[in-house]
Amino acid sequence: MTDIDILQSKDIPIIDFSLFETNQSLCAQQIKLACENLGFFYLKNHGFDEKDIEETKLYFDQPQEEKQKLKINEHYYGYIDIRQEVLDLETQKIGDHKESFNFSKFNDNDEPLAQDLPPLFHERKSLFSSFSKILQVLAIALEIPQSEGDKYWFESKHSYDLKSGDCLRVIHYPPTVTDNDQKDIRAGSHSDYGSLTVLFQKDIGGLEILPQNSTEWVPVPVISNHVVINIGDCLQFWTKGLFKSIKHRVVFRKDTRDLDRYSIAYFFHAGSDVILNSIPSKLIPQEDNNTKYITAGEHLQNKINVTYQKIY
Ligand SMILES: O=C(O)CCC(=O)C(=O)O
Ligand SMILES: [Fe+2]
Repeated sequence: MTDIDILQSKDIPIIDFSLFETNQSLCAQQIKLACENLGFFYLKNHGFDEKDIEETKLYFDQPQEEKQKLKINEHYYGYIDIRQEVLDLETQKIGDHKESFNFSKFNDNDEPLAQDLPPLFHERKSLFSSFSKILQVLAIALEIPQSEGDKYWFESKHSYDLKSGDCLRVIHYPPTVTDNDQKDIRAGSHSDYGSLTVLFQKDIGGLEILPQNSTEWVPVPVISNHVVINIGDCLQFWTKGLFKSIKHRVVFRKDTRDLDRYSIAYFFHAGSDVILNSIPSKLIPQEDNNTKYITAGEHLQNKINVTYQKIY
């Protein structure tokens, strides 16, 4: 079965990212199809370094007082405690059974950070500059005209000189503490509100997705050396719904509910001012029947307000 066959099946597609070097247009074609169908796919041969997951265990093992020293700030960077975040406000009675730490954007040139970092992460350098390839491949897939930035269109919206909500999040899901795991959840059902998410999972599964027009949750098993990519709401807006931003959650699975789970997510979030004022002409939404179109920027801001109102 070729990769394209896989894309057409119900399974979550696996795309070989070494194609970016050898055949960019085929790579773009495969990624476009995956974004249109499910909005979730795996990348293999991605070149990202996954060793950081081990390091995050050391961070979460620290005493609570240590972690609380840098609790989440007004820019949403810092430590978020267990139960402090509620991803599914409609159905969750208690917050997510997870703790996490949000990093602001950083790079190899020691750019100033919008936050203080815990000592354990001081030596941390960006391993994520290669993410820009993913943004390039999306612009190629959408054929953004040369006059508007061509393959650099998305990347330029996330550049260092622009205000942006890009965020690296390390997450720890402790073992369950309740007998009835139906009521408790590691991460409630939600769609991501940024442009695109790169997710590293390791060893312990539990991530599930709800494909569009479906009522059945589909597991996203951990495949070693594969990262999971998913489209966020912003890209769904930018592409007028062509790319899908779908609901996902992390559940307590029977076989792993007594184990710790660690994951790392990199969320691309262009700043809302950038999103409001810049949609490539090819993607400008058509206003039909006087329906008011909510811009991606407005949507993003609303969703951030709702998610974080519990914290402040
Ligand atoms: O930890 C995971 O596998 C998923 C996390 C997630 O969906 C999120 O933080 O938005
Ligand atoms: Fe998510």
